[in-house]
Amino acid sequence: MAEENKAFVDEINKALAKSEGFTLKDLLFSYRGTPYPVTVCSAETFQALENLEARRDDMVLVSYPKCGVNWLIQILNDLIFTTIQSKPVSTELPFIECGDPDKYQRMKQIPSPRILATHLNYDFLPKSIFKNKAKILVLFRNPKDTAVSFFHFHKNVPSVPSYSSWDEFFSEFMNGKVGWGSYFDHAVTWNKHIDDENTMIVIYEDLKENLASGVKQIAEFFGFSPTAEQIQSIADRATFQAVKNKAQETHGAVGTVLFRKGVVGDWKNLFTEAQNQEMDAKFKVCLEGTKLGAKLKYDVYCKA
Ligand SMILES: Nc1ncnc2c1ncn2[C@@H]1O[C@H](COP(=O)(O)OS(=O)(=O)O)[C@@H](OP(=O)(O)O)[C@H]1O
Repeated sequence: MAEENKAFVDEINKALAKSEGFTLKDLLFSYRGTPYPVTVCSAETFQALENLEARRDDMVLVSYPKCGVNWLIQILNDLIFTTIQSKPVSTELPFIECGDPDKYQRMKQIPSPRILATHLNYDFLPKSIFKNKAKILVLFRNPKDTAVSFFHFHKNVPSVPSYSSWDEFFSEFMNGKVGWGSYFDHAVTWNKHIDDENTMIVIYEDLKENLASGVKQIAEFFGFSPTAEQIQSIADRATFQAVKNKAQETHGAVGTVLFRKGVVGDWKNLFTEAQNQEMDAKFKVCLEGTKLGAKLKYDVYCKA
């Protein structure tokens, strides 16, 4: 394993080890009204985050948990390496809100372009991201598969406490009582900013449908100019199978859990009819008729 990978994997393992022995009841704490896992987030870090000095060439990646951000990180790292030959050097946990409050000092040493990933909702992003006009790529995935992926993450990572059943998880997910809060609050807020300057939305299912086209759009958005051949190679290296094959090397033991199945429609294996109806109704209230709602193609990906 390369030296920088090893340090990064050590960081992930350290963060996961902190979950050891936690019950679900103690896992979440509330910060400004949103639940976060105490194992990777703290009030001190959130306060320090407000002073993060974003750079104009930072690449901000926003996603609700389990929408596929590790996939996008892989694509961006590859784009950076392929086009400007710069290797990722950061060994920090990729999510800006996770870790110790001193990480923002250390992050000053990371050369540009930095990838700043986050699961935070719009209102909680550090203000310098907007002030310094960093580009923000916002990733969404259909809510049913997102919920199923989230459930399996709890179930399959040994150190993270599991829910007693899918039904229990579903109910907490719908009530926004899971890490990083409600998918729907997140989506409703981001929908208001969908046309903001320096912001682009990318949809998991669209990437699955045509990865090379997604890589091209992402490259253009961040101002990279890969050749058609380079775009194809980046897409080939970012297929689910390709990233899963390298998961152990890139993410250590949790890699095989993180890159679990990578499909569209896995929700059909878990959702009951009543749960389908409940989520369909929630989608209708929150997102039907909105720009983000249209992009999510709910009727295509979330109806049986
Ligand atoms: N290359 C590729 N292709 C398709 N799908 C992929 C890919 N890489 C990651 N994934 C899937 O993304 C899900 C994990 O989401 P995140 O990376 O956002 O997880 S996390 O919130 O950071 O824990 C998780 O979804 P599920 O498989 O449904 O659980 C991953 O498998």
